Amino acid sequence: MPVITDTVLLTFKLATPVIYKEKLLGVTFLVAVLLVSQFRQIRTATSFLVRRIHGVLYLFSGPELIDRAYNRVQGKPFKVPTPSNDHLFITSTSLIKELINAPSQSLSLHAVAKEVCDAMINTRRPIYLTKKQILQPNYTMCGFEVQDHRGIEGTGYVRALRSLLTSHLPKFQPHLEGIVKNALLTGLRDVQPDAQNTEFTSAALDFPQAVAIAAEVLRITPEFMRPLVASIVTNRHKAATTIYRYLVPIIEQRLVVRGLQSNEATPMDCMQWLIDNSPRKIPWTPAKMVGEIMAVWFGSVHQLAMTSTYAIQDLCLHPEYVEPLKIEIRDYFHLNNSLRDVERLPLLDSFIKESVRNSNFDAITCRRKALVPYTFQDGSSLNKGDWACIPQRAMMQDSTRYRDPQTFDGFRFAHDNAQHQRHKQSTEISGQKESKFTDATLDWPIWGLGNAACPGRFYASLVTKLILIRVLEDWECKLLEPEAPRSMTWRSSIVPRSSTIIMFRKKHL
Ligand code: HEM
Repeated sequence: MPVITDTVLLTFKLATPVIYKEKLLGVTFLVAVLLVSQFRQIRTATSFLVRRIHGVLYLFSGPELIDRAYNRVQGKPFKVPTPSNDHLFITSTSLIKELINAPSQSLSLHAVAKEVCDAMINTRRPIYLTKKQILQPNYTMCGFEVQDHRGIEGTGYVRALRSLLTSHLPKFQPHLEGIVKNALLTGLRDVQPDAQNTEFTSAALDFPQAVAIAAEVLRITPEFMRPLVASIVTNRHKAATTIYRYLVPIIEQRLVVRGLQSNEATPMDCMQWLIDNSPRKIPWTPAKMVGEIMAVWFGSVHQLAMTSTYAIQDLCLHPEYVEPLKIEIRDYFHLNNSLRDVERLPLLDSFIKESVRNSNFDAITCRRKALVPYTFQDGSSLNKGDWACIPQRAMMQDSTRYRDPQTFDGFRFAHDNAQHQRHKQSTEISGQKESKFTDATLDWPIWGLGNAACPGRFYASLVTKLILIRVLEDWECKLLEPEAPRSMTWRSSIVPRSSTIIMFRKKHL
């Protein structure tokens, strides 16, 4: 019996690996079947994960990812994932034209602004609470930008800004020159020469910074914590509350005398233009008007500041341009008995343009959000919520568009213009016709394009030029560490580092 037992045992022992093997085969088979049946889900999950990882990478290396993709596809549209949506990049003339001519109910600039500003809505909540009578709960700080598709009521002011601000620039210029001079003299501590109100000025300066930081923090903050986080990040909305406190009574007072004053007595500033162009049928509240002002203020500060900063740094890095620029200013800007006209300074215009081309502060421009799924003529498609944009930095660094694009050539645009005037053929796309810093063209899309092109660009150009003129005339400047990195990236922005130190020494005139 033991033999039999032994045999059974032996057989069992011998069979065990076979049984295991069969079990293993069975399990493997089952897993395989499961995997195959779940393949689509796994593939979706994997691609979701990869997209998320790419999206997070975009936060830290957006411009590099865009540039790399641009170089890979050679002129074709391409997509870059971001944490919240996909960006479709287009570069061909026909697609760009389609982008800017698409109805705003399909592709909208203001929906892009709304996406950014939505985070800011949370920053306002405590202001609603403290100023309920003034600020309606449905009021949005971003004013005109916050509707997805900007209605007729919102466009009047931007139109007014475009025409009135631009036409008043010669009148404003002496005052702007005074502000720039004083700001430089006081090490940027006093930007208001007559120092009427330092509390308001510092709130106005703090506001764009506070909102930009809050908007980014809130994008990654869970919904329920947003009011608290917004309050912490904005120091209990200090800057915004101060601005409202000062501007609302001024607007209220101006509304009382609306239409009763003579032209001479009517103030000449952006607030007045806003009042004059606000709807009369369903009037805006003073708070809504202040929101509009703050939205324009917010939009006008960062890009202008970055443009001027990089231009001053470029003066330090390329001192060979200082002398020719100074000569041009002396000969054409200070001409006796003539208007101090920055339009007479083609070398300065070219230098600033090259500075923007070379150290572009934003890798993308002309953002439009798809409010509905959208398919371009070439078949490139956008899902609802995705953005279409132009990869301006990559295009400006493209050797098929610009000769020797990695080299800083401060007068490249002036030379091309001169060449154009001499009716010579240029090989550069940007040199085919005379160009200016304020152009809003397919070759120079930094201001956006079409009807939405930046209405503040003539003002921005004037201020940047006045800053450079003052620096060139009164100051010697150099970078403390010329080799150190000058910028850092966040999403598509290429922001000047606050650690970069420029040393200014006043010239003895
Ligand atoms: C260097 C400085 C500036 C740059 C590069 C710049 C660039 C832009 C761009 C790219 C757009 C979007 C246009 C589009 O996508 O088609 C825009 C819109 C706008 N910009 Fe500027 N901007 C600058 C300064 C200013 C200033 C100083 C102001 C105000 C005085 C201003 C007011 C606006 C407004 C109100 C809009 C919205 C236009 C609309 O709603 O139709 N910008 N800007």
